[in-house]
Amino acid sequence: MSQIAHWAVFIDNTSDKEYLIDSLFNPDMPKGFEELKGASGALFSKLMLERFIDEEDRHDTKIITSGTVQSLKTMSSGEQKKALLNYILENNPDFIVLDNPFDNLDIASQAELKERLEHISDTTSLVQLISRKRDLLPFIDSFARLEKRVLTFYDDDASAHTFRNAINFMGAIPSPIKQLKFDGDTLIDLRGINVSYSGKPILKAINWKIKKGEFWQLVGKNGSGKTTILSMITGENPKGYGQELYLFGIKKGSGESVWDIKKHIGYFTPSMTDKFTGYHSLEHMLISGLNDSIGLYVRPTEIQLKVAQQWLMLMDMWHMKDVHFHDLTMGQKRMVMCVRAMIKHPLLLILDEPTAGLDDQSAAMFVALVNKFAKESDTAIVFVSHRKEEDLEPDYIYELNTSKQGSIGKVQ
Ligand SMILES: Nc1ncnc2c1ncn2[C@@H]1O[C@H](COP(=O)(O)OP(=O)(O)OP(=O)(O)O)[C@@H](O)[C@H]1O
Repeated sequence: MSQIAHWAVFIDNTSDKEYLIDSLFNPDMPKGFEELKGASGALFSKLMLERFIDEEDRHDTKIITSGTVQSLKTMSSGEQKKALLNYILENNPDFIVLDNPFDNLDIASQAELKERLEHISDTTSLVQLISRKRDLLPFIDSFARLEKRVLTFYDDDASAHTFRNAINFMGAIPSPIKQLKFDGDTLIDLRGINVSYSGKPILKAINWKIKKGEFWQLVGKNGSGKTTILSMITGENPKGYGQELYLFGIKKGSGESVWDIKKHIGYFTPSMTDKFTGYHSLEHMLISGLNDSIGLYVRPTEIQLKVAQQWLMLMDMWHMKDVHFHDLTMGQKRMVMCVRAMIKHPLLLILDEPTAGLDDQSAAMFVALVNKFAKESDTAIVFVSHRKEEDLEPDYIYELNTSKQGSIGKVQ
C-alpha cells in the first residue's frame, strides 16, 4: 500500500554487522540504500540499550525511561525493548535500523512488536538486520545478504538466506581434567521461594530441584522472572537470604561465599561475549575457563593445553588456535565462550538465551553442541530460551506462568 521502502539484510556468522550499521548512519549510505540519503535514522538494537543502561547508571539519570519509576537496568528484556521503541518513535526518525528486533522476546511480545512495526512501516522506512529467517517482517520486499563487509542484493528472501547445514563434531566431548566433587544428588533446591520488588510480587512459592546431570530448559514470558530465578541459583540475589534456598547442599546465608557457589557453575550469556575486548588467543581463552578468569595470566600446564586441543579439534577450530579471540566472527566467539563455560565440566552449566543474535546455522550448531554435552557429561544444564529451539533435547522444561501474586512454576 505504501511507497515507503523497507529492506531485510540477512546476517550470518561472517557478517561485519557493526560496519554495516556504521555505514547506514554515514551520510554517504551504502549502495542499495540511496533512498535514505539525507534521511534521519535511529538504531533499535541491544547495543543501544546497553549504552543507555550504562549512561543511566553512570550519570544516575533516566533517558529513555523518564516516565517511569523503575530504572532501565532492572526491567525485563521485553520492557526494555518497548521503552527503547517508544523513545525512538518520539523522535520521529525517517528510518529505523532494527538489529534482530525479536531476540529475547517471548511469543506474545514478538507478535505485539510485529504488529507495531507493521503500523510504523506505513510512515517510516525499516531496515531489518535478520539472523533467523522466521523473523522476517512480511511487508519487506528488498533483500540483501551481508558477507564480511560485502552487501549483495537478491530478488527474494530465500536466495538471500544461507543455511549450509552439516553439523559435524569430530569425536566425543573431552573429559574434565578433574571431576568436581559433590556428594549429594540435588544440586539446587528452591523450596517455596518468593520474590517481590517494591511490593510487586515476581516469584510465588517456587519449588524447583535440579539434580546432577539433568538437562532443563527454563521458559516463561518476558518479565516472568527467569533472570530473577537464575540470580537465586547463582547465589547473587540478596532476596535469597532467610528463604529455603539450598545451593550445592548449603543453605543460602549460612556463611558460604559467592565463590563457594560460583566454582561449581559454568555460566554463559551472549553479552559476556559481546562486551569482551581483550587480546587473547582462542586457545588461551578456552584454558582460562579452567582457571575461572577471563584471559590467561599464568602459564598453562601440559594437560590444560591438551584438553584445549581436544575441544578445538572437536569444534574443527584447531587450525585457529592462535587467532585472537577479538578477530573471530560473532558466532565463533559465542561457541568459544560456551565451550569455555563447559571446559571444566561444572556441576551446573547455565546458558542464558545463548542463541540470541545467532544465525540459523550457528544456532543449530550451538544447540547440537549443548545436546551433545548433556548426553556425554555429568553436568546439569539450565538452558533459558524464548525461542522454540526445535532440536534442543532437554529432559524437563520448567515453566514460569505469570499471575497477580507472582509467577508460579510448573514442570512440563
Ligand atoms: N531490581 C529490580 N527492581 C525492580 N524490579 C525488578 C528488579 N529486577 C527485576 N525486576 C522486575 O521483575 C520482573 C521479572 O524480571 P526478570 O528480568 O527476572 O524477568 P525475565 O523473565 O528474565 O524477563 P525477560 O525474558 O524479558 O528477560 C520484571 O517485571 C522486572 O521489571
